Amino acid sequence: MKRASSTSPRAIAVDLLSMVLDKGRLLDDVLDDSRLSRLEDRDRGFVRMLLGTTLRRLGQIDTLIEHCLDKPMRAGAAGAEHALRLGICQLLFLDVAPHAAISTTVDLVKGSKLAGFAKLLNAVLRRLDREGRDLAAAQDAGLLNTPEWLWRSWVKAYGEDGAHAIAAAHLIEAPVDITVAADSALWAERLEASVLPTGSLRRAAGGSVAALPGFDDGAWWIQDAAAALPARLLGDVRGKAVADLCAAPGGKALQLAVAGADLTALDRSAKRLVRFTANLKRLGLKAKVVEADAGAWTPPAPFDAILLDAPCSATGTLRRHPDVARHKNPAEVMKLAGVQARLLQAAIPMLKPGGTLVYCTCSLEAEEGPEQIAALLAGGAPLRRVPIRPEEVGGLAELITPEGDLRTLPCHLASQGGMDAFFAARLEKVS
Ligand SMILES: C[S@@+](CC[C@H](N)C(=O)[O-])C[C@H]1O[C@@H](n2cnc3c(N)ncnc32)[C@H](O)[C@@H]1O
Repeated sequence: MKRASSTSPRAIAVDLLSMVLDKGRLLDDVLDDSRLSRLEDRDRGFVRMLLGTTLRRLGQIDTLIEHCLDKPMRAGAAGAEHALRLGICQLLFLDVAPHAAISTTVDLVKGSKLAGFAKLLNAVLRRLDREGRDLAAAQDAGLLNTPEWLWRSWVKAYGEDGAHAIAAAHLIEAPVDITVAADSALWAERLEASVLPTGSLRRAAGGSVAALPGFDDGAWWIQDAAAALPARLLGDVRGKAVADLCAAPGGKALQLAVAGADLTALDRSAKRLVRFTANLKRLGLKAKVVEADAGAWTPPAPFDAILLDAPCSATGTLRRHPDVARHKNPAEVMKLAGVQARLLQAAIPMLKPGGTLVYCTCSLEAEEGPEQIAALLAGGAPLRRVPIRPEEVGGLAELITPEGDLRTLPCHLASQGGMDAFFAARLEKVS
């Protein structure tokens, strides 16, 4: 009887999917697994693609499994269920030949303690090979792949059509976006990238980023096109005292340092600051790096400008981190909203009168964006909103809300590959 080796790419994928779904581990973390580093590049790429696509399509896949089974797979069958999910993903959503998708999935359980599921997996996969493509085409993919609480929150904030457009954008793997320290036209050519209206460079996903020209010299860094916008909203920071209160791993802080700010980069996480300091060094830039809780820190002197890229649910990054949808819940969003409110209040006395505060989160949730600013202003904070203008965001007026805040969505710039969801508001201290 044929049995898949436990070090085969698909067997590793079953194990990693279990770590994400059963143990709540982050996809990015499990992709650091040492077994992956021992695989050929092609196999490693396959495992990444397989896990990412399975997580993106999990709702559709599980609905298809339900459709084929009279009753759910029994408890203790998680390994077999994960193998089946990955098999269906290969069969219906990846370019894997049906016979290969089916036989390699069945081989994963044969000869193991899950061998009793081999027949069932074979039957489900063969049936879906016949019916699955039509069934999948008739599914409401966006709705099924989005946890119910998130769907409700998006319909409330963006309407039914908006929620569908957002969820549809989540099905597509995000491209690689790059921020350059200088000379985007030159680097666009060298990196074979296009230049977006907002100024970021964009390459198709895939391949090793570290192997590209200019990476070691710090000529550019990876940063989603939407993530590159908030720091720019502080305007000309050359020579100004600027604080980035939640700086690590540092994409936005690097932008501020490159723009000539006298930068204080603060973060609570020593581990994440190590990465930031390494990035600063790679780019040959300088900043005062402070490890502290921004909610309890007193600066030596107030700042001209502050960026508060607050910790958030990160639901705006589902294109890159499809597992986030499975890990978060409404209680966590509420808890994070409390942290954001505390950090916003703490930032006010750190700012000089007339100074600028940009608050941002990579979240789609209203509680972490517009509601946060509405509550702050309604509560009498000595701040006034300074509306963002289209010309500050590459002329893309659709990125700006009626209130004058930035609200990017995964379905914005859709024809060019979308962008992460970010909210940002710009506020000026009035006294
Ligand atoms: C959204 S990330 C920041 C990303 C970063 N600005 C960038 O562009 O790469 C949020 C950061 O806030 C930090 N953080 C969370 N709570 C904090 C606090 N109370 N004080 C300071 N930093 C905090 C986290 O460690 C995390 O690095």
